Amino acid sequence: EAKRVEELRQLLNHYNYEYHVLDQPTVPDAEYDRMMNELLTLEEENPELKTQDSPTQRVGGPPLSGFQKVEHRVPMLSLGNAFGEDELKDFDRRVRERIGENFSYVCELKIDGLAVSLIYEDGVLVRGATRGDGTVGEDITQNLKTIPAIPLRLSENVSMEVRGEAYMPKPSFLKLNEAREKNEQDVFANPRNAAAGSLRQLDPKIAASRNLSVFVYGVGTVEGREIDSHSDGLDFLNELGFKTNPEWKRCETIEDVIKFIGGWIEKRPDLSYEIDGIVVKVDELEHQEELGFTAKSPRWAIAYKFPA
Ligand SMILES: COc1nc2nc(N)nc(N)c2nc1C
Repeated sequence: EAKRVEELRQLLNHYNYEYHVLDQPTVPDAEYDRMMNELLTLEEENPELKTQDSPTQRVGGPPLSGFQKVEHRVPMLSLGNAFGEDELKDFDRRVRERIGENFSYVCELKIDGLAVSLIYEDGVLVRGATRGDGTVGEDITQNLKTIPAIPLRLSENVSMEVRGEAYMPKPSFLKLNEAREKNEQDVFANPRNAAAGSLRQLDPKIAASRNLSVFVYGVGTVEGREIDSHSDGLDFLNELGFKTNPEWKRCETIEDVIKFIGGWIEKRPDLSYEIDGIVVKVDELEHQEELGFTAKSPRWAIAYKFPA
């Protein structure tokens, strides 16, 4: 059985990746469910074969009585905001004053969700936490494991921290509120609140029922791996099997950044998830290091916020 269990685990993790990360399933749901049931049965009969990264462990344990507080090894800072072109140009001038002209920006959609931190050891997800106040967050590992887009095991046995935004797709939000209205429950004001409310549930079965997803954007230091730009980091995250947001773009000038932002103000309603702005970052990590941080934000990044 051990061989069959390992084979099923690898297949199910791969099919889950195709469906929830690539959005390109290659097997019908019925086939996936049949294999999952086979693995569940084998694990029930041979408990010693059950492992932390088994797909059967996504909707894990019993409801918690509360969330443990956890300290972030590296603080999860916030981004400075810009509400108009002038502030973007000020940001650009400040950057160029410090590091000159020879750098690139990378622009990303700013997902309107909940910032999360994921810690992997030897390729296995060992802890998931909320941002909290940036220094201390809450351990919501059980709930984050229910999000299919979050890999339980990576394609390489790396140890690192990954950061991203957990969110509820617009269609899931509309369906959830319809159901809540039918049950005469309060509806959620927006997908962000719905995602936050879902991840704050003590019973992981409720979180599992909320169709949440995630886009990861940040990777901490990884020993043995040379990452010299933010865009390199995004490619690395993709290689490992994470779901990153594909709409990022490298821009050589702040004028290109402003054009990119203008385009997304138009296209924003067409997205299947909410965004509340565009994040602009200096791409090269050596320049990020030269620019450093203020007390609460990186000097090398800014969030252009859309009007609410
Ligand atoms: C470098 O720090 C950050 N980077 C980010 N990147 C994206 N795409 N979205 C965010 N919300 C975000 N937030 C922070 C604090």
